[in-house]
Amino acid sequence: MENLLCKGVTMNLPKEFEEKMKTLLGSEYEEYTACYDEPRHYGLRVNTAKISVEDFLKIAPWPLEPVPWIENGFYYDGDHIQPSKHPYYFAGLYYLQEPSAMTPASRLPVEPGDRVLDVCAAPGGKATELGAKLQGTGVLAANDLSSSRAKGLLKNLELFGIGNVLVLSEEPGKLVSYFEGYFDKILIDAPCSGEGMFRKDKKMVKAWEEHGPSFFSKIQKSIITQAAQMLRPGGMLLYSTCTFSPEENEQTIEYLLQEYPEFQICEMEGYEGFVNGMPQVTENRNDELKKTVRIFPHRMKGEGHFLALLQKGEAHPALPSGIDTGKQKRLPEELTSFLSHVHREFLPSRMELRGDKVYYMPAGLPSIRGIRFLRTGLLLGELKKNRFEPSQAFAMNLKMEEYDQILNLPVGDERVIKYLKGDTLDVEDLVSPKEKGWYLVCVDGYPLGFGKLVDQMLKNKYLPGWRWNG
Ligand SMILES: C[S@@+](CC[C@H](N)C(=O)[O-])C[C@H]1O[C@@H](n2cnc3c(N)ncnc32)[C@H](O)[C@@H]1O
Repeated sequence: MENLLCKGVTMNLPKEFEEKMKTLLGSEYEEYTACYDEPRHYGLRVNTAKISVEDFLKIAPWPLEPVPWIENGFYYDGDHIQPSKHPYYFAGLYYLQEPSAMTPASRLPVEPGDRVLDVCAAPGGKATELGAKLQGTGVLAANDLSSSRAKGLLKNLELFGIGNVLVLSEEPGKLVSYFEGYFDKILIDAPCSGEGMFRKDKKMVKAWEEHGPSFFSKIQKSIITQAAQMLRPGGMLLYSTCTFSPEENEQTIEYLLQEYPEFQICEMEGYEGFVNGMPQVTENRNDELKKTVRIFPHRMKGEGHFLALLQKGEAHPALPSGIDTGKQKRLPEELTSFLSHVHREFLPSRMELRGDKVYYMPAGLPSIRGIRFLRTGLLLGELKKNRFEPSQAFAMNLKMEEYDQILNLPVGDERVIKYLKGDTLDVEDLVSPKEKGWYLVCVDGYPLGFGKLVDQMLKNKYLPGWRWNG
């Protein structure tokens, strides 16, 4: 073990890891180890499904510095500010993410209307961006084998207002029989040995000693070949890891190309700090591997990553997007009455009632009977004894302009935090005595959740599990 001083903390790096890094980096090795002395970088990514970057910068309460290779990414001073403790975070206006980790979703060219799969999605760092790029169209299937981690994924997608989702928790191998050739775009942010995160998180070194590159390489080969089968001809796949080991990176791509020769590696939008992938660390030394990208922390302000963008066969037009059966359903009166306040068209054929719950489904889904899932579609709310209670997810999915009973509070109003803490609000100054019903509470124009107005008091309907504590 070599001791490296990292922000005054001693870092113990495994000898085997160091030797491999020396081979990989050659004369740059010293520069790489020197960066362990530098502070980690904190990043924030704007949710462009809710707010443009330009508008966010007008209201951002702290100084932000652009992440130069990410359009909607910014650095913030994480040693002094806590953006997770701000009402805008609760409005889903941004996601906090290490800057290099913003790269994979930014380099997969998702278009509105696409069918997108994120195979290893929890807690949603990439899925939230893929969902934002879909702008409420198409479908995002976000999967993670770990059902406990998938719960956090669901929360983050709901907070981001992403409604056209499936949140699944399955072995990718099982998904193949349901989704063969179905997806236009697939992201695999693979489970990996995490070498690129050693600086950010010292626990990763210990985890590496338990499960190193050869353990993960087998899993990655299996996931990437299963994902390959779920991609339509002409579809695109982005594979990423946060590790340096060739077994988990170039060699995984080499394996995919052997198993599925119809795949080709694509150039992705570049950045001066990116380093070309390294054919020399593979058996066949395929020069095309130079199109893959390595991110090294001594070359740019972010942690270590690897990315490869691939296309299955030749570019090919997308399959027709989901077709609605047009089957008309009679919706419960209490639901239609609530929806009369919402200025958006809902197709009755996409409404699904399961028990008391009402969902709005993405169009044209295949049957997923037998797959473990946490959510399919947007949970609109629940039918309860002749009334409809809208959900937290529905509130987050709405734009303020789409609902006709609004309580829009400025961020400095103390009722914003009170609302987020679950308190009843006195809103006498904002509504007349005769007004009543479901109100959408917003901060500076961005929804936070619902409340029910009675006698100028707002009963709090913010989801208890999401409350602001502290
Ligand atoms: C690098 S993390 C994903 C991080 C996530 N993409 C993000 O940006 O927030 C890898 C994830 O893969 C999941 N995982 C591990 N083995 C898996 C498998 N065989 N299939 C699907 N997911 C798996 C883990 O539970 C973990 O959440």
